[in-house]
Amino acid sequence: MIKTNNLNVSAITPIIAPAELRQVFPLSAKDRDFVSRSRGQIKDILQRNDRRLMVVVGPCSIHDTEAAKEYARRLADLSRRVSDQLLLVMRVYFEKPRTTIGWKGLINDPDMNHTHLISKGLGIARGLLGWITALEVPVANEMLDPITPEYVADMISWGAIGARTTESQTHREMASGLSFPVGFKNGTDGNLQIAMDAMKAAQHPHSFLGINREGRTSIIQTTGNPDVHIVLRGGSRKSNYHAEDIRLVEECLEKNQLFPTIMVDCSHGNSNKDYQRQALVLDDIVQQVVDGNNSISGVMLESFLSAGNQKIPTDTSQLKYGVSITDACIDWETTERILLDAHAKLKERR
Ligand SMILES: O=C[C@H](O)[C@H](O)COP(=O)(O)O
Ligand SMILES: C=C(OP(=O)(O)O)C(=O)O
Repeated sequence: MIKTNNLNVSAITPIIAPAELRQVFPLSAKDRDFVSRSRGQIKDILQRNDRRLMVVVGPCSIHDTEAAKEYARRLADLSRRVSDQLLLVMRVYFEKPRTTIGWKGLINDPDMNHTHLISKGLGIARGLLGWITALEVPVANEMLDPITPEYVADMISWGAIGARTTESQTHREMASGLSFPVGFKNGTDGNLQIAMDAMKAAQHPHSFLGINREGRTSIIQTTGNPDVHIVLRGGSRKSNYHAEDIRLVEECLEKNQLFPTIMVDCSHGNSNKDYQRQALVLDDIVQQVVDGNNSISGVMLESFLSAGNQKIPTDTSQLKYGVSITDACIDWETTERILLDAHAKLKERR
């Protein structure tokens, strides 16, 4: 018999439902309260009712929960020292969008060996999110797969839609229903308009296909997400964080009738993919804020325990502890120093 479907599919494996995973890793009333308060603080910063800068900081991707916990503990300590000027939110990214192919993150392949044990990945991710939340560190996540929010979104305080997916209708629809603020990156080529269009689309209600808590295919009807904003990440040819770029983006937001609130990603196109340049970008941004800019509400840094990055070895026991396996990161000592420096400069503001 001639087959006409699933010709390029080798297996379909049903997995645990979101409701079941939530039973295994519940979110306590105290932790729900913390997530809700963190989201409220982020909204206040984005709406410029709170003059602090939000700092989304942490590894490019999570691959080792012990290193992630150590990072979270250090961030919790630093957070207490800078909280009058900076709201630190940890990058806890489990899903990586790839330019072509590569490891797609802890949820997709937790053992980093092409076995793709996605149920295990979801469990590790939810367990770690719960642990970091209990430590009272707010969490930021890239929202890449439209199925995963049902499994983890109750623990997230801020979400990113990446440069490769800002133009995607699926991601705009997903953002319209998320319960927390969402930042849309400009395109990898520097295109701003796709982020403007994305914000307008995500503020609107949508009806689309997704899954419910029981994992059943469902029509998801959203009311629209009012807390969306742009994230400037630079482009393949040019950065977009200098004062003249920020003015241009402010004008563009006004023309598109969008609220003037901007996050700057110090990494990616803005650092020309040289992780050490993130310090210079942060310094420039802080100076703009000190000089009176009021639209810059957040920054993003790719930072881990140790500097640089490493390839995933065939024998994963050979991985260096605390070093990124995706984009290169600044180390903890640099992170602490530049954030304390930013804190000191912002304190001097009138
Ligand atoms: O932030 C991470 C990377 O820049 C992004 O996932 C793309 O990575 P790639 O170009 O190595 O695939
Ligand atoms: C993939 C990322 O960034 P971008 O979408 O800007 O490339 C990221 O922040 O991990």
